[in-house]
Amino acid sequence: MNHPFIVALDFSSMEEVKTFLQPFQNETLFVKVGMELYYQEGPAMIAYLKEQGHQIFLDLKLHDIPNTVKQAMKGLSRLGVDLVNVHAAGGTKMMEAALEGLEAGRETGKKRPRCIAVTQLTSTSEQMLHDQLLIERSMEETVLHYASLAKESGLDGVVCSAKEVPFIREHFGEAFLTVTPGIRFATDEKNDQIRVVTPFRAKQLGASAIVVGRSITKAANPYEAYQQLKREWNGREEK
Ligand SMILES: O=C(O)c1cc(=O)[nH]c(=O)n1[C@@H]1O[C@H](COP(=O)(O)O)[C@@H](O)[C@H]1O
Repeated sequence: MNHPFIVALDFSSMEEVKTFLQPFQNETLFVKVGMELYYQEGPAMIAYLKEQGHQIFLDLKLHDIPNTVKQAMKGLSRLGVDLVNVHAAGGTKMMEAALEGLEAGRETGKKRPRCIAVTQLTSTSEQMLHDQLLIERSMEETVLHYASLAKESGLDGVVCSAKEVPFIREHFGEAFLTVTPGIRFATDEKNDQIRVVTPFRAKQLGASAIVVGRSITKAANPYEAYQQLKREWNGREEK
């Protein structure tokens, strides 16, 4: 991806976002707006971030019947964001419907937003897969299978842990996006994440992009944490 660092703006108001972005005035960012922020501030938040020149991943993880997802995606496509996502667990018909909706709502003369599918959340462990979701296969096999459904449906890539990137690359090639959250610096708390990787290691494993929230947003100096992220991605792990 032309911009491999996606900053998760997990805030609940536009004011908090503006305060957070202040030190970044000279940087063009790729930001992620998720459920917390979008459900409070809606399309106005997207319009503001676009005005500031940032690229936007609208992470609402759609998962519903195909028609509902299609109609929802049609509306989201009109916002002119760069990237959206669905849960691969919704199946191929749902993912195809998502693409139809995005195509139907796209701005004239512009490409539709790219669409990726969440394989297994980075907060899910292999134990949870077996005990709670009753999936008997390994995490790797499960992620690969969900990625194959996404590929078959025509999606642009997947959300997975960087741990699973090498074998997704092996099967689906370089052009199929692997967007990887669950990123932590070596000294950070994992919090609720399970399949965690450092920015340095994510690059080594071949991730197309990393999604980073709390390691930046909760850092004592978010601007400096963002610079550290870039340094690690470019080859220097910091302990
Ligand atoms: O789709 C996502 O962005 C996503 C998928 C996933 O499997 N795991 C995951 O953490 N995310 C998102 O990535 C961000 C990670 O935030 P931090 O754990 O604070 O870095 C959050 O906004 C999550 O909603």
